[in-house]
Amino acid sequence: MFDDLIREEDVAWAAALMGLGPDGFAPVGDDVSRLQAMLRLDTVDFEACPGSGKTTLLVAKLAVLAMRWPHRQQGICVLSHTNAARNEISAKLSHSAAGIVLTRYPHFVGTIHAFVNEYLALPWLRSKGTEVRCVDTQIALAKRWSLLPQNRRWALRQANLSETCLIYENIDYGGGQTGNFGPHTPTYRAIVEARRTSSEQGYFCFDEMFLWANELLDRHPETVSTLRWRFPLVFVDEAQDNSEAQSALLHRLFCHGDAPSRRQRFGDSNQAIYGSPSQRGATSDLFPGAVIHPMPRSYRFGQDLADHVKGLGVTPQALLGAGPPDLLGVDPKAPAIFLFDDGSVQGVLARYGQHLLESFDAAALEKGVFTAVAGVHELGKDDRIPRALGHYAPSYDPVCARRESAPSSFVQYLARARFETAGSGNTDRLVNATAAALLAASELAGGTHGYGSRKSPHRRVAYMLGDSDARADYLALQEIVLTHQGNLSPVIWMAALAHVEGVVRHLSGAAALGGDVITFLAPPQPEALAEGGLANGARSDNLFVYPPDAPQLRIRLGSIHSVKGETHTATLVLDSFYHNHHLSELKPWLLGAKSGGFSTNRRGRQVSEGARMHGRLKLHYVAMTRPTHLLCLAMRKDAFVEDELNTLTNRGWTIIDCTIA
Ligand SMILES: Nc1ncnc2c1ncn2[C@@H]1O[C@H](COP(=O)(O)OP(=O)(O)OP(=O)(O)O)[C@@H](O)[C@H]1O
Repeated sequence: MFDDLIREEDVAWAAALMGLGPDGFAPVGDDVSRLQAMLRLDTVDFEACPGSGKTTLLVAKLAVLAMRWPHRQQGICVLSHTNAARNEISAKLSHSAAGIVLTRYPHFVGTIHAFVNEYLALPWLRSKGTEVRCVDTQIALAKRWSLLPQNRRWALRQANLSETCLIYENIDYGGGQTGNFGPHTPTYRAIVEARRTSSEQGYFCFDEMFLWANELLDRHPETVSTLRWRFPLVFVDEAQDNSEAQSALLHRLFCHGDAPSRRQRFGDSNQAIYGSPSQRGATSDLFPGAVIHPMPRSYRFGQDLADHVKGLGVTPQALLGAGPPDLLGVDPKAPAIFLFDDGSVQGVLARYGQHLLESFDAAALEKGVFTAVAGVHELGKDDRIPRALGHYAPSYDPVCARRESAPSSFVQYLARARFETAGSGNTDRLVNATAAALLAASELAGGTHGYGSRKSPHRRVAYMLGDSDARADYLALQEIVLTHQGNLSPVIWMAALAHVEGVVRHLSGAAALGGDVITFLAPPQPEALAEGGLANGARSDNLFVYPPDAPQLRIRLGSIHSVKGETHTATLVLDSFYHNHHLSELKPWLLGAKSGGFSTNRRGRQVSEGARMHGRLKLHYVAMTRPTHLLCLAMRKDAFVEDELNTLTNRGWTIIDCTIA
C-alpha cells in the first residue's frame, strides 16, 4: 500500500515547499542520504545531528504523502513529544494545501499524550462511566490535596512529602512515591482515597492516562489490530525523549508481533533532555534501534560553529557544518563569551544586545531570531549567582515560558500568548489564549466542559455562549484584549473584569465566583519602572528589548527546554546552577581538554563522565546548537584563570568583559 507514495519527481516540489529550493534534498556529491531519506517508507530510525533537517524532512514527507494518500478511512499518525513540536509541524504543514488535509480525519498529528487520550484512555474511561473533566497534573494534584483530611496533610508535610505523592502508578490507585507510609497505614489509605475520589470526579495526571490505556489493551487486545489498520504509517518526532511508558505503549500498539504498522522515528540521542531531573528515558524499544539512516550534515550552522560544539555530544557525532542558510545575507560571526561578576550580572543582556547591534545590520536585526536561554530558569534561593535566568533578568517569569503546563492566572495566559507571538501581530494566539483562560476560570468555578474536543478554545467558547447575553461580554472582552495586544494595565484590566465575570458565570452556571476563581482573575502587576523592571529592557512577557528607550531588537528569554528543536540567528547560553554551575563544569569541553561523555583511563578502559554530567552535556549541546550565525555564552569571570582565557581566544572565542563598564 506504500508503493509509489513518494516519487522522485515529488522531491524537488517538497524541497521548494520547505523553502530549500528544488535541490534541497538532492545528492551532495556522492552522498545520496537526503534523497533516500525522502523516498524511503520502511520502518527506520533517522538518528542525526542537530540541524540535519530531521523536522524539515518529516514535514516534507508529510506534504507529499498528504497529496498522494489514497485512503479515506486509514490515516497517517504523526506523534511528537511536546506541544511545541506538534505546533511546529502543524505550522509548517499549513504552508501547503495538501498539508492542511493532514491535520484532519483520517490523520492524526499531535502529542503522544493527546493520541493516547483520544484513542485509548478517554473512550475507555468513558465506557467505564467516568467523564474526564481535566487531564493536568497540577490541577489534579491540587484537587487531591484538598480532599485529604487536615491531619493527613500535616503528616505528609512532616514526612517531607509533597503533592506528587498523590500520583498513582497502578489502576487500583496504588504505587507512587508514598515515602514510609505503607499500605497498612491510615495516611496511605487517605492518599489512595483522595486519588480514587478525584479520578472518579474526572481529574487525572498526565501519565496516569497511560495506565488506563494499557488497561484497555489488556481487556480488549483487538484494539491493537484496529489501530494498526487505522494508522498503517506512524511517524515519531523527538523520539529520543520518549519515556519508558510512552515507548512501551507505542511499541505494543504499533510494532510488537504480527502485521506491525510502518514506523519511522526521528531524533538525536545526544539531545535527550527531560522535563525534570527525576525523569528517565526509555529502557525498552530503545532509540535508535537497529536500522538507522545516516544524515551527517547540519544545515543550521557552518563548520566553525560545528567545531566549537561537537565535543559536547555525549556520543561524538560526525558534525559537518553545511549551513547557515543564506536567508539573512550575512556571514556567521565568531562565538563570544560574556564574563561577569555579582555586580554586573544584570548588565549581561544589555551587553549581548549591544553586541548584536554591532554584529548585524538593520535588516538582519529585523528578520532574525535572537534568544537568551538558561538550563535553570526558575529562581530558587537568591545565592550562587547565577542560579537561574532571574539573576540576569529579575522580571523574568518562568511560568510564562513553561509551554507544557497550564498558566495559573488569566493574566499569565495573555502573557504567554504575547511571548509566543513575540510582537508578530498574530491575533489568533491572543484570541485563543483569552478563550482558554475563560474555560479554565469556568472549570475552577465548577463548570464542566468535557475534555478532548479538537475545536479551538475560541470556537468552543463561541459555541457554548450561543446567542446569550454573555456573548456581548465575550466580544467586548476580545476587543479590549486585541486593542491592547494582550498587554492589559491594571486600569484596563478592571474594565475587562466585568466582561470576564459575565462570561465565566454563563459558562460555569455559577451564580457567584469563589476564592479560586478570584485568585485566578487577579489583576496584573504594574510594570516596575525601577531597577530590574522595564528600565533594563526585560518585561513580564519575557522579551528583552534593546535599547530600552528606542528598541531595535527583541531578545526572547527562556529555558533551554523551551527552545528545543528551534533555529535562532543568535543564542546566548547563560550559566546557571544545578549542583554546580553548569557551564563552569563544562569548562574542560570548552577549552578542548575533553570531548564526548566518556574518557579513556590509564588502563585503556572507557569511563563514563556519570549521569549528571551527561545530562549537563546534553542540555548544553541542545542550547549551543540552536544558532545559525552567532553562539554566545555568559559565565562568571572568576571561573577562569588568565591562561584559560588565552586558550579560549586562541580557539576563536571573542571575550567580552561585562565587569568593565
Ligand atoms: N535539506 C536541507 N537543505 C538545506 N537546509 C536545510 C535542509 N534541511 C533543513 N534545512 C535547514 O536547516 C535548519 C535546521 O532544520 P531542522 O530544524 O529541520 O533540523 P533538525 O534536525 O530537526 O534539528 P534539531 O535536531 O536541532 O532539532 C533549518 O533552518 C532548515 O530550514
